[in-house]
Amino acid sequence: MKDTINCADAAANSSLPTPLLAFLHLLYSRGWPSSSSSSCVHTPSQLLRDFATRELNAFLWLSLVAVTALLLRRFFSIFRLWHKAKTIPGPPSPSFFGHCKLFSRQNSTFTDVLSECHQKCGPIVKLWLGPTKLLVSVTDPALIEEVLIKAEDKLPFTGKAFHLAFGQSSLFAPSFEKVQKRRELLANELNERLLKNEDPIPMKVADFITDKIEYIRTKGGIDSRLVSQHMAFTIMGVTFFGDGFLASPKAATYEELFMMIAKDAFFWASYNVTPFWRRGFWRYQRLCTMLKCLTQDILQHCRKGCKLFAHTNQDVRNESSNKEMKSAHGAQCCSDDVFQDYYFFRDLKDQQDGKEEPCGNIMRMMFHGCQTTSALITNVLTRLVMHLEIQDQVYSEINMVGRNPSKYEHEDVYRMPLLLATIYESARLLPTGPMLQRCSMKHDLNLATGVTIPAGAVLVVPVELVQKDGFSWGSDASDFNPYRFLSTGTKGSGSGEDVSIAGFSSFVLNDPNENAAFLPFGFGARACIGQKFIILLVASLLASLLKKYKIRINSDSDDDLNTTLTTNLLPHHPYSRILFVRRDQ
Ligand code: HEM
Repeated sequence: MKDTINCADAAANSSLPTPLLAFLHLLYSRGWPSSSSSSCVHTPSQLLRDFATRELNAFLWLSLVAVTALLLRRFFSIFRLWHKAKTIPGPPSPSFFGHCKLFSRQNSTFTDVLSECHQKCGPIVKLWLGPTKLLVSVTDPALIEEVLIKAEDKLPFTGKAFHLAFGQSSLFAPSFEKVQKRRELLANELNERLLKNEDPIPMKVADFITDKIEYIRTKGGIDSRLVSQHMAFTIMGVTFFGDGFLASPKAATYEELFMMIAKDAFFWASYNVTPFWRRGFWRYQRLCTMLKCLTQDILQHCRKGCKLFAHTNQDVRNESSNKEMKSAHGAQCCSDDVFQDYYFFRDLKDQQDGKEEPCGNIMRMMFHGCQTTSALITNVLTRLVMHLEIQDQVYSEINMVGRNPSKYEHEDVYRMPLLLATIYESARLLPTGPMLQRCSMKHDLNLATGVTIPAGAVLVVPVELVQKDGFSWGSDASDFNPYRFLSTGTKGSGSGEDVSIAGFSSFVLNDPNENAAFLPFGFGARACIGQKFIILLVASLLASLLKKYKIRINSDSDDDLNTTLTTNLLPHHPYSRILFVRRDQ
C-alpha cells in the first residue's frame, strides 16, 4: 500500500530528533509494537501517540497501586490502633467521629474529664479524640515512671510551635535522638555554672530587681504576674546573655516581644497546614523575625560591653526601656573575656550545624525559662500572701542565715529548707503545665502490667491530678503545707509547731523527687534539666526580697482575694494584686 510504510523506515524518513530515532529503531528491532512485526503500518505520530498512551497508562497504574498501598497501610494502622486499644479501659467512643460526650459538658476542663475517667476506669485510661487520635492517660506513679522512661519522643506539635517561632534548631524537637546531645551539653553547662559561681544570683541582679520593684512600688499595688515576669526575664536574660543584659536598652522591648509571641505561638502551631493565607499569621511571623534580629542585637551589645549602651535606636526604644536604662545605670558592664564566661551557648555554638537558626537555642531557652519561671514565682508569691504565718516563718529562717541582705550563696540557700519547701509545695499545687506528654510513633509500648500502648497513641500524665492525689500525698493533699517536704530527726514529716519547739535547724529538706508523684519538672529521658539551677536562683532571689519586704494583699482588692479563695479559683487564676511593704519602714 502506498500510504503505509514500515515503521522503521517511516521513522528514518521523518524529521524526528536523532536520539528518539535511535529509540524507535530499538523498539522496532525488538518487535514493538508486537502485533505488527514486519507489516507495521503506523505513521511516526501514531507511533509516538501509542508510546505516550502506554507510558501514561503505566504511570496511572503505578500511581493507583501506590495510593492503594498507602491507603491500605493507613487503614491497617488505624485498624491496629483500634484493635490494640481494646485492651485499655476507658469510655467507649460513642460516634464514628470519636467525639466523647464528656467534652461537650459546659465549664469542664480537660483535667476534669480525665479525672472523671480515672475515677471510673482506674490508673490507665484511653480516650478517643477522633477515629484516629487515641490518647492514653496514666496516673499511677509507678506506671508514670515506666511510661516516661520508655517513651522518649514528644508530639510533633510541640516542635512545630518552637519551629514556627524561632526557626530550625534541635532543642525541644519532638525526636529524642535529635535533642539528646544538646540536652547533655546544656546540662553540663548548667552544672558547671552552679559549681563555678558561689552565689546563684549575682548581687547586681538582685539589686536590679529590687530597684525595679521600688520603681513599681511607688505606683501602689503590684501586679504579681507582671513583677514575676520581669524577675524571670531578668534572671533568664543574665543567664543566657551575661550581665550586659541588665544594661541593654533593648531588654524591655525584647520582653514585650517575647510575651506577644508567647501568647500566639501555640495557636498558630495548632494548624495542620501552616496558615499562609491568614494575615494574622504573617503579622506573627514579622514579630518572630523582629525577635530574631533583636536577639542578635542584644548578643552583640553584651559582647561589646558598654560600647553599644551609648547607641540609641529610636525604633525599638520606648518609655519603659528608658526607665530600665536608668535603673540599670549602676550595673556593671562586662568585658569580652567576662562575656565569654557568661555566654551560655559558647560550646553549643561550635556544634551548630549549618541548617540551624543562629540564636535559635537561646530563644527557645528564653521562651521556656521565662514562661515557667515567671509562673513559678507568681505562684510562690501568691501562696506567701495567702499564708502569712508561713511567710513569717520563712522570714525568720532567712534572718537566721543572716549576712548580706542582697546576697545569698548556695550554702545559705541550702540552709533555708522552709523556703525551698515553700517553692516545691507551690509547684506541687499548681504546676506550670497541666500535662506531660509523650508518644512513640514507631513502636508499641509494652508495660510491666501487661498493657500494650499502641504506636501512634498520645501518652499524657495529668500532673495536676497526680500531684493532688490523696493516695500519694495524704489526706491534706489539696492543702498548702510546705512541711510535708521537711522532716525532723525524730519523726517523719515536720509541722509548723515543731518550729517553735526545736527551731529551724532541726529541719531537713527531703528530696522531693523521691516521691514519684512529684512532677512539676517532668521525669525520665525528657525531664527538665534546669530544675536544680532554677530552684536555687528563685530561692536566692526570694530570700533577698523577703529580707527587705513583707508581701501583702493590696487592701483595695481584698474582695477579689476572698472570691478567689472561696471559689477555689486559685489553681487557674493565681492572685494578682499584691503590695511589697518595706520592712525598715
Ligand atoms: C520553674 C522553672 C521551670 C519549670 C517548671 C520547668 C519545667 C519543665 C518541664 C515540665 C519540662 C518537660 C519535662 C517532661 O516532659 O518530662 C521541661 C523540659 C525542659 N526544660 Fe524546663 N522548666 C523550668 C525551667 C527551666 C530552665 C531554667 C531551663 C534551662 C536553663 C530548662 C530547660 C529545660 C529543657 C532543656 C527541657 C527539655 C526539653 C526536651 O528534652 O525536649 N527548664 N521543663
